[in-house]
Amino acid sequence: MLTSFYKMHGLGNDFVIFDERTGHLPLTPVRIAALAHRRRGIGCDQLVTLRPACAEGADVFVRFFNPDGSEAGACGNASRCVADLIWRQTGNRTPVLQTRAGCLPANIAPDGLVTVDMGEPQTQWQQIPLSDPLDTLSLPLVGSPAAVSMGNPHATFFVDDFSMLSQGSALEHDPLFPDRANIGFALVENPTRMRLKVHERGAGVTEACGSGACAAVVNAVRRGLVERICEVELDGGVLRIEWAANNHVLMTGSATMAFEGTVDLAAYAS
Ligand SMILES: N[C@@H](CCC[C@H](N)C(=O)O)C(=O)O
Repeated sequence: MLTSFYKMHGLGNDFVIFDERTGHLPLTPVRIAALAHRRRGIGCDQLVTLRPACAEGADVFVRFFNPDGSEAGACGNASRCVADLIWRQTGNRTPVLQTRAGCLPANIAPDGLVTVDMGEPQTQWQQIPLSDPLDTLSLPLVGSPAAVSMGNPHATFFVDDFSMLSQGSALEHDPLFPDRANIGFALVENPTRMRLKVHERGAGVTEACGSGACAAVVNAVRRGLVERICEVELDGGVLRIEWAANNHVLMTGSATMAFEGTVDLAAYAS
């Protein structure tokens, strides 16, 4: 039996989206990893599932899975894609996405750009989480990164070049991060613009990481490096991030439908 899916991307961070609103699909971690495989599966940075929302006011319950089969509490680029998809399906330009990190209101502007309210950053060591009660503004690692949770764990290194990118995997697995972490390398160009590369937990280096961009701006503001509205240039394109006065982080950027397809889930090991 064939199952439909959508293939979308946000600045080259690409997603396979399965709609489970009319019935659960047999998506085990092993099968998710097989489907996400770049050569043996459909291939994606994250696999996303949609279920009926159970929170009041929410339109859809969204879950995010990395290509290693692990689940993530948040994914900024996929959130924009799902908001765009809901708009295309229903005409609702202000869908609310229920996620494990809370309900995220979205807005699709007339020019097609999608803004998602990614919620409040969490800066306490237990919230990220870290292994020990440490100062999250300056962790005891070479390069002294800052840590924050945007619903998923992030550490941001402020760098002059991207030569540390190859250390991303080792840093993701550093014992300081009991749930592992997404590792960002931010090069601040001026108070309203930075370049960012992210080694994503469970996925490796991607063309863009939305929650990583939010984390980088939050950490840069905490360090006094940028203003609260900042453009983040990733390999796949630019996101506008605003850490608003109400403490919520607003992320704006594109969301693109690549294609729709069908797949025989039973052909992938579970
Ligand atoms: N691509 C994402 C983040 C996906 C989840 C991440 N790898 C994690 O494990 O937390 C984004 O755009 O935010």
